[in-house]
Amino acid sequence: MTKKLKPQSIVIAGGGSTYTPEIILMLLDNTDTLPIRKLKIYDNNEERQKIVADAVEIILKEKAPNIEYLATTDPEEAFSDVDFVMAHIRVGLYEMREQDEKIPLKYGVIGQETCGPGGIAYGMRSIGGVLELVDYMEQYSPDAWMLNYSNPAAIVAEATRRLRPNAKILNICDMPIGLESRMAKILGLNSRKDMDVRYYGLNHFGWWTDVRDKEGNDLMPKLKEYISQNGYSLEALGTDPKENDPSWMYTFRKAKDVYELDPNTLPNTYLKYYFFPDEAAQHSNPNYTRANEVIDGREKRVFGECMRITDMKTAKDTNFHIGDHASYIVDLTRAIAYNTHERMLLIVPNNGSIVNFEPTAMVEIPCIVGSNGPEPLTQGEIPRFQKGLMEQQVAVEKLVVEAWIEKSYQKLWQAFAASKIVPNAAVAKEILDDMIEANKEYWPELK
Ligand SMILES: NC(=O)c1ccc[n+]([C@@H]2O[C@H](COP(=O)([O-])OP(=O)(O)OC[C@H]3O[C@@H](n4cnc5c(N)ncnc54)[C@H](O)[C@@H]3O)[C@@H](O)[C@H]2O)c1
Ligand SMILES: O=P(O)(O)OC[C@H]1O[C@H](O[C@H]2[C@H](O)[C@@H](O)[C@@H](O)O[C@@H]2CO)[C@H](O)[C@@H](O)[C@@H]1O
Ligand SMILES: [Mn+2]
Repeated sequence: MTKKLKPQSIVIAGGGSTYTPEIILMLLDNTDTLPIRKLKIYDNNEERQKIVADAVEIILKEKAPNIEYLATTDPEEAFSDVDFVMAHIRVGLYEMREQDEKIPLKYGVIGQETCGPGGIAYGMRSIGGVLELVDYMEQYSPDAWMLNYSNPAAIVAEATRRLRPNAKILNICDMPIGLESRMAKILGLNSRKDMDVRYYGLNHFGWWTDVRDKEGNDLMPKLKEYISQNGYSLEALGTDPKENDPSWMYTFRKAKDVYELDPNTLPNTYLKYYFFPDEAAQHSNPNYTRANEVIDGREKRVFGECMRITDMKTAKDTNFHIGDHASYIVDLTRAIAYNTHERMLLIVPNNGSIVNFEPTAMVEIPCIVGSNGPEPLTQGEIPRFQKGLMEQQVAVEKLVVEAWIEKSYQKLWQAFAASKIVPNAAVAKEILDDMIEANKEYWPELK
């Protein structure tokens, strides 16, 4: 007889996120393997969350009336009696993302959400916000787990390792699984879950070293042949989803050039910002960056659909897109709740998994996940090329966290100057000074 699964209570922190509806729909599609007793959404911006909350209420009434539902801005209500906190907050909203992207561009430097100066600025805002969520969870539901998508994941992960070392938090990213889905399509497989991978790196800064099917057959040669011609673009197969914005299509294609640097591995797309920073900056419009594209695209689409559901008082014909981003966090929840021992990529302390790399670095590697958390899988020694790049980048991430803790201008300047994306220390200082001004409301005051 199959064992009855214990129903879970889940709070989504950052309830007003554009990703909340798809995660909820994915949860509702999976209640046979992940039953839910309570679902809450929490945000510190009541007005923004309400747009999503009203639609979610209708979705739940129609699809799962037995699940208790609450949308709140009160931390005690939100974090009490929960088994999982799914976090995806954006401290400073798109308004500040715009600054992260536009300030560096004034100096001819790429402005990006998680890479280079933009990522550092966002990190300095996110650390406090995520720590606050961890503290609420530990105060009101000390046995719960936090599964955290909030970016920049590398800096947030380092901050939680340093400042909340015993917290039950797992930091995750959808980029490798998004790319693995593309690999599956290139290979003609039904799903990324038909593959086993080896991968190592930092978040948004990693490489696949092995991709196999479930029989153990090596799939790397076919992938390499395709990626050397097309990057991760699926245009050649005619299967690239229409909803992809042009900037993402460019990024997927650009992986072809990143791949050429090390044809032994398959690269993460965001390495393009480190290897081709000038091209990326030249390709940007300083008056209309990715933040503007998201405001005019994803945010309009998701919030428009929420408002339509609320107006129509039904979600029966909803067209929300649900995909890898939602499936990954749901799989991770299930793995912890029911000890499934699924193999998943997570951002965890290295502790020797990459043998010749800093043990305290937060690295992204495959782990076996069960109810006592992740068991990282050893990736062995890495080559000099990747090791050198990762050492420089991990220094940046650690310096940002040290700067936040010590309120140190000097260390933050070092972080900007050490970033491979920033051309020199003088430009680093100019960008930093502008960033301090723009982030007054969010950063600690630096000495
Ligand atoms: N790790 C990944 O691979 C991955 C993938 C996609 C998105 N993300 C991240 O997910 C987050 C959400 O993205 P989005 O584009 O939907 O953003 P969004 O701005 O639409 O939503 C973020 C929500 O967080 C709320 N918020 C901000 N600070 C908060 C705080 N201190 N407490 C509670 N709520 C707070 C905001 O009010 C907003 O409603 C971002 O951090 C984004 O970078 C990560
Ligand atoms: O510019 P945004 O807000 O659309 O995306 C930034 C996020 O990009 C990554 O997610 C990608 C994913 O890698 C890609 O395969 C495709 O599915 O789109 C996603 C974004 O919509 C990344 O992992 C996140 O950390 C970024 O926040
Ligand atoms: Mn990511």
